[in-house]
Amino acid sequence: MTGSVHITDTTLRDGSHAMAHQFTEQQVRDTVQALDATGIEVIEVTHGDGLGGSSFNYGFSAVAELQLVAAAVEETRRARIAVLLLPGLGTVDDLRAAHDHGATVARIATHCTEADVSLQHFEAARSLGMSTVGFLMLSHRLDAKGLAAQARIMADAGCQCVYVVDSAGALVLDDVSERVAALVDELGGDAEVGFHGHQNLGLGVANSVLAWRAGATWIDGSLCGLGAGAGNAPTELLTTVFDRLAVTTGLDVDGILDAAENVTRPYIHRLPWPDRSSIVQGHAGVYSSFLLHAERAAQRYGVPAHQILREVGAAGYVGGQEDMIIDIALRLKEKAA
Ligand SMILES: CC[C@H](O)CC(=O)C(=O)O
Ligand SMILES: [Mn+2]
Repeated sequence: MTGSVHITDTTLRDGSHAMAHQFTEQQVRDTVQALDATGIEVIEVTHGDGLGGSSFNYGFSAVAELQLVAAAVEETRRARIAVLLLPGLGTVDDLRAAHDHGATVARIATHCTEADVSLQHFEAARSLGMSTVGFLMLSHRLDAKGLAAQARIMADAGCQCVYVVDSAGALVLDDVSERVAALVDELGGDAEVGFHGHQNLGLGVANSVLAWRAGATWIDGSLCGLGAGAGNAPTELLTTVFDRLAVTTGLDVDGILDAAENVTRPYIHRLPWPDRSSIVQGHAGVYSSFLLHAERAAQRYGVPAHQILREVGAAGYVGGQEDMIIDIALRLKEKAA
């Protein structure tokens, strides 16, 4: 197998969920420095829920995200710094501020059926001269044809790379190939296709390889898999597996292994892992970032987190409905009593 693939590292954004948004400026600086030295092209730095995510509903950041973005920009020699924005949670003004602080890649994320809420954000990003990426979140909730139609909306709005985002880690092998192939077919040369995997069913890396085989040119990873739910496809594994497949990432394998083991691993208090709750997330199709919210509700109301997550899956909640996890916990508590 030959060819090449681009890797974006999201340790400092998706990993923010697993860190309960408590990244320090020093951790960001150390991580960016180590990643940049490996030759990585894009490093995402934002609150886990994107620009404007620091709030009562999603969890407050320890350090203001623009301060972290600016610190990341200062540490890079080659890599570009990306920010995530969920329309409605973050605004065009937030995007402008991130750009003013040196971010040059805008990743705009919507629920997979709602691409049309991203139009003005892509337009603003392009007029700022930023590279644009679209995130179709909870991609398992839409079939390949439907997802491709949503990708077309993003591409027509100025998105240069549309991602199939397996937010729940629920896509299983062919599910990924079919969706990525449909996007590649729909977009032709108008936009590239990317894949963002989670490890809830242990398939983040395998799914990423299948995404690449189906035509995805950008793959997300995070050091030590640091991310929501059972974490993301680990950047160090993606780099090593693609190297074994003779697919060029442009990354230094030893440098990435070093960054994971010696820079990121020491600051992780709780390593993301496919435990019962996150496996249920993959099985029931629940947004990975709901894990810590469910665990907090479980502790507060004395009901198991995996049961709460099962119910969240049955209710079909999407991102933004974090506060409704409490309703479910209360209902389960009442039922148990
Ligand atoms: C809340 C945004 C979300 O974490 C984006 C993402 O990484 C995903 O949907 O997997
Ligand atoms: Mn994610």
